[in-house]
Amino acid sequence: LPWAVDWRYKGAVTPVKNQGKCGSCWAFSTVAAVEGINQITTGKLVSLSEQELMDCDSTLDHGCGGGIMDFAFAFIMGNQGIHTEEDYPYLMEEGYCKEKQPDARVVTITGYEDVPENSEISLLKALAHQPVSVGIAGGSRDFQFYKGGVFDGACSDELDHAVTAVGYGSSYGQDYILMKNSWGKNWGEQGYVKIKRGTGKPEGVCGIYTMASYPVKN
Ligand SMILES: CC(C)C[C@@H](CO)NC(=O)[C@H](CC(C)C)NC(=O)[C@H](CC(C)C)NC(=O)OCc1ccccc1
Repeated sequence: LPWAVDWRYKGAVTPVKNQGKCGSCWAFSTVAAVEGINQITTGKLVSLSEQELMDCDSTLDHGCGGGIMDFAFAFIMGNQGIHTEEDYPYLMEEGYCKEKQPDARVVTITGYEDVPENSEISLLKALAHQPVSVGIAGGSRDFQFYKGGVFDGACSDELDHAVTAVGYGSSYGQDYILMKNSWGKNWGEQGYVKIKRGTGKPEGVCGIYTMASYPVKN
């Protein structure tokens, strides 16, 4: 396993986005992971559409009411791809599903995998290959008002938010996993949060080892 990983340096991460007053973190986490594997496999970094997931993946997922990244990965597979952000921009509220434009560009995936639960090494192994969608108990005040540094809790007591792991490393001797959030650039460290790893907690700080998964693109 590499000592440190940061997919931003590999050009696999788009600028930090902002979900606004809408519980669409699941869509931002799904899209960030697909943007990552797409850049890794094609060499092109393309910002993709959270709004298409909000509007069109409305059976299992619930727009601003929340969703699950695995359900969204499955939708993208069934939908034969996901549009670019440019072709299907974010509106911060659920809308009608726009029909597929004939000449529109779409990015496809061929599958998705769940990271084995409660296993830090499994998340790091997956992360060494690509950005990974991660569920997190991010509803606490400590997390909401995080300003920087390596976060070690206090967390909310259940998974209620979703972020995207884009790297891992050490800072002043503190080992961390680097998460891209979707609360704008002014939150945390330019929109990112470093979550402490190596704590010995099986579920990880804020449960980050509980519900992690990533898209597959063959
Ligand atoms: C207040 C929320 C709507 C805010 C948003 C983030 O903006 N949270 C979410 O979207 C979170 C993300 C999840 C990774 C924990 N998702 C949720 O809270 C979803 C929402 C329902 C409607 C699908 N529920 C949910 O995750 O329930 C637990 C569960 C896990 C695995 C399979 C089934 C059920």
